[in-house]
Amino acid sequence: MGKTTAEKIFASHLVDEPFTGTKVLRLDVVMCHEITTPIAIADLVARGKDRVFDATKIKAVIDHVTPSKDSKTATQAKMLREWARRHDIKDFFDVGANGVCHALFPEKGFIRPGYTVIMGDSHTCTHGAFGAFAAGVGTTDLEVGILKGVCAFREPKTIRVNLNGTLPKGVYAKDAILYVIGQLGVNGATDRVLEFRGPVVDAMTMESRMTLSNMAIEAGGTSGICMPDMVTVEYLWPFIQNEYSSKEAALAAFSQWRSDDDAQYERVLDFDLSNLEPIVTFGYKPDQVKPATELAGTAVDQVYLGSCTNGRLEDLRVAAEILKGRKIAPTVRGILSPATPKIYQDAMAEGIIDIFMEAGFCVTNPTCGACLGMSNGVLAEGEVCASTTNRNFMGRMGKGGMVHLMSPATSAATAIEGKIADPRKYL
Ligand SMILES: CC(C)[C@H](C(=O)O)[C@@H](O)C(=O)O
Ligand code: SF4
Repeated sequence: MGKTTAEKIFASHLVDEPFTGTKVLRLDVVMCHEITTPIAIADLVARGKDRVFDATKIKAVIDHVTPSKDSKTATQAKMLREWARRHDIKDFFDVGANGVCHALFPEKGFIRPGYTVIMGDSHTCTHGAFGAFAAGVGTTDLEVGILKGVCAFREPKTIRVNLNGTLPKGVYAKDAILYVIGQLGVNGATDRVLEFRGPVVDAMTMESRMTLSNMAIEAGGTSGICMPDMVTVEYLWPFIQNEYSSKEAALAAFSQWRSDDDAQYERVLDFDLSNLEPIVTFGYKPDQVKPATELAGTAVDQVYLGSCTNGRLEDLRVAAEILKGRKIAPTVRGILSPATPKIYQDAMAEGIIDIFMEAGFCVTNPTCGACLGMSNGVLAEGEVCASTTNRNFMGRMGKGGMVHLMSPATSAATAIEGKIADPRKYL
């Protein structure tokens, strides 16, 4: 019987099965940020176990609130910084070199097909876009991962999601994943792996695949996996060209991690996206979705473009195409946070930053900041934000604030009108 990608990764990384169904896996990458890792560090220090299993496999970044906004966040940053120095963690990214973890680490080439990846962050599922098993974990698992380079999982069953057809103009990966979450529900994939397949995914860039995988957790999914292919090889080529004689050789090696044709799935879902419209959330759960046309006219106070979901160069490009030569509504605050310094620089080189600024946007440094309501764009009570992020929970971007999730294109159109708007008329 064939195996899924997740089953192949579990089989190849298995070091122990202490109880039936509980599998201890060897880890290829342990990623760390300044919100959750300092708690693990403090506990390891208190237990007299201030060690790391392999400094080259640990990647750390200060990204959630950076530059620090107060004493608390400065202390969190300091703890991570000192720990990284103490253990000679070379892949540590501090102010000036830092960006949102799930955008920065893939951009640095740290993720490869077949890898096991953990982080004390729920959107670690993003890295499944490379054909990896990547999962968010709690503090205890993170501590064990840092110390021993292993993590215990119950082997998840896989739900295969076939995205068929082709995405129409003005409709993007974000609309596709919001639609899928709307169909599955916020618990529809709990403790399951979501495997994204089909012609829509095959045609996507790595950036778009990361947008898909990023939101697997919003349907409860442990990881959101895409099949490694030539798109994956091309993205990683600058980092792997010394390891393989040709791109074809890399593709052959990566292909071992693709699910077999006769793999067994718990469920197979088929969605034809050829007639999909731009999608927007309307409530406090990411499965509460409607076509943008139905919510058109809903006034917003702020438009936020950024985050690990949609703060990448292709996102900025799409929004800039709409904003070019236009001004955002006077009633709206537009905030752009390019997700990494490289994205920021590339966007500057392409004139995208100018377009945003001329339209009336404020451009912040790369950080999570506003996405989780901590800095650089926190909402006031009763305010409404159109956002390219992944969570619309009550108060997510500020106490008493409301968030509508949408694509970069829809948010750009919304910024122009000051009300939720269909981006297709601007394309
Ligand atoms: C701070 C961190 C633990 C959190 C997460 O795990 O997702 C954050 O990234 C978020 O998106 O809410
Ligand atoms: S950008 Fe938002 S969702 Fe992504 S890791 Fe940061 S806080 Fe979490």
